Amino acid sequence: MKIAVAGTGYVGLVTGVCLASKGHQVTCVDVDEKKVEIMRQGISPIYEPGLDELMQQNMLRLTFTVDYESAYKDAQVIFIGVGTPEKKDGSANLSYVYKVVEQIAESVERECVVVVKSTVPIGTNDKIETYMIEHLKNNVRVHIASNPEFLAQGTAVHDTLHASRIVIGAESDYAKTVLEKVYENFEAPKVITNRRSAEMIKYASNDFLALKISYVNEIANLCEIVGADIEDVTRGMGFDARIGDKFLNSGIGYGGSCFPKDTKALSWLASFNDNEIKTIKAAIEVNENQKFKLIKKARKYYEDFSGLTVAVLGLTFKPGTDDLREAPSLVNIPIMLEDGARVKAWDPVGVQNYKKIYPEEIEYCDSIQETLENADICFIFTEWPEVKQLDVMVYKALMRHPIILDGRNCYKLDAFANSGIIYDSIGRETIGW
Ligand SMILES: NC(=O)c1ccc[n+]([C@@H]2O[C@H](COP(=O)([O-])OP(=O)(O)OC[C@H]3O[C@@H](n4cnc5c(N)ncnc54)[C@H](O)[C@@H]3O)[C@@H](O)[C@H]2O)c1
Ligand SMILES: O=c1ccn([C@@H]2O[C@H](COP(=O)(O)OP(=O)(O)O[C@H]3O[C@H](CO)[C@@H](O)[C@H](O)[C@H]3O)[C@@H](O)[C@H]2O)c(=O)[nH]1
Repeated sequence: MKIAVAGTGYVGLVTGVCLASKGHQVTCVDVDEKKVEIMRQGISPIYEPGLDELMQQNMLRLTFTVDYESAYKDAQVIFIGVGTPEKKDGSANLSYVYKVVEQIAESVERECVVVVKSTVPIGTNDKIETYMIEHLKNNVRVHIASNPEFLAQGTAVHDTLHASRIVIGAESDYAKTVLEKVYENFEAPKVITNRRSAEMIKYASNDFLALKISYVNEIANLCEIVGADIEDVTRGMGFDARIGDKFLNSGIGYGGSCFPKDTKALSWLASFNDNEIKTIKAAIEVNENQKFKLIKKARKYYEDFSGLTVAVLGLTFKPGTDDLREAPSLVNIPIMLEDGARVKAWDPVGVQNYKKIYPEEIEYCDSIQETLENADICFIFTEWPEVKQLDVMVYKALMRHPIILDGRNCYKLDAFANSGIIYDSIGRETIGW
């Protein structure tokens, strides 16, 4: 089919490339000319494992452009995958989505389906339909459908090609039939429903996962107080199929481009409708506090960070991505810098983006070893495999004071027995103190 995709971020580009790999002819549209230029060379502007390779294999079916008019005018299907960031009041900013809708309304010349893949508040698809009817330049039928995306960064290509489910929210048979055709070569359970339910499935799923993490983090905090071990506790919980063994990792809270904003957006939507979604409000509050958990712990060892050399391992919000959105490092490093610490940091892919925020203030290191050298304390913010695989005696050998504050529980406690290292993690006994 002839498909256009608006937005070439994590969702848009991965969707476009995966659809091309299934035989569709795809035109990816972005407003960022530099990005478009890079993509035309078969290079992904974002770090996402496997994406470059899949792009290169399918370049004959992929076009990249800033010329939205030519991309939308005769497309059978137009996916909208632009950002819906958080506004100051917590609600979703739909201005990027509406800009695309406006561009589609002035461009389309044939009957087509406009598919909203961006995460949008319940009722948005209906509003887009009304806007479309009022603003279409040409006398053609445009169907609006919701098709929320569930990929996670770092595994986006795999999650798209092997989706847990494909949710299609549509009111017209035409839209349903076209979307079923788009996804006919994807093996995944299909949930066909109305648009409002599809929009809600996305928020309800993300917010449930955020709630699960905040719940585990609260249990972890209590484990520390009462002498239980969160790793054993979650292992014991996970055998119950009703609970499941995934998403039970305690840490310094969830970050990323989705959970923080999608919890706030649903909470905002509830209160806008004179309703209160108490569980999600609690998840948000717990997460806000959890982000500062390690910094608070550090005060046990040092009154403040002035004059100290602080080693930071991991800058991104999770491993497998160079994305910094809502990364815990972003709220913790400023505190260290304000105190007057010398901050040395390592991250395998996040440094380039970090330099845009802190070009001078941080010493970026090429290796974990270089980062740890002469450090007085080490913070682990991201569980990169390189960190998890490290022999813990390297901390002892290189640091001036081997104190590790691990926000992602990267190591087993046994590894620190009689090591002379202070190891303070989340929801577990502190070793060496
Ligand atoms: N990132 C994820 O893991 C993920 C997963 C599922 C759903 N989502 C949702 O998908 C949406 C997109 O998220 P993202 O992380 O891919 O965003 P992103 O910020 O990575 O990318 C958005 C892209 O849209 C482009 N853009 C802006 N206006 C445009 C226009 N008028 N025409 C064409 N392109 C335009 C931007 O230049 C940018 O390249 C959001 O609603 C998000 O909540 C994201
Ligand atoms: O047990 C866990 C699992 C995750 N996290 C944290 O939660 C955040 C988000 O992680 P993850 O869900 O793996 O990454 P995202 O790429 O943000 O993906 C989420 O957000 C996307 C955007 O909506 C959805 O499509 C995905 O299904 C959903 O997993 C990260 O900070 C993780 O460190 C934990 O603290 N404990």
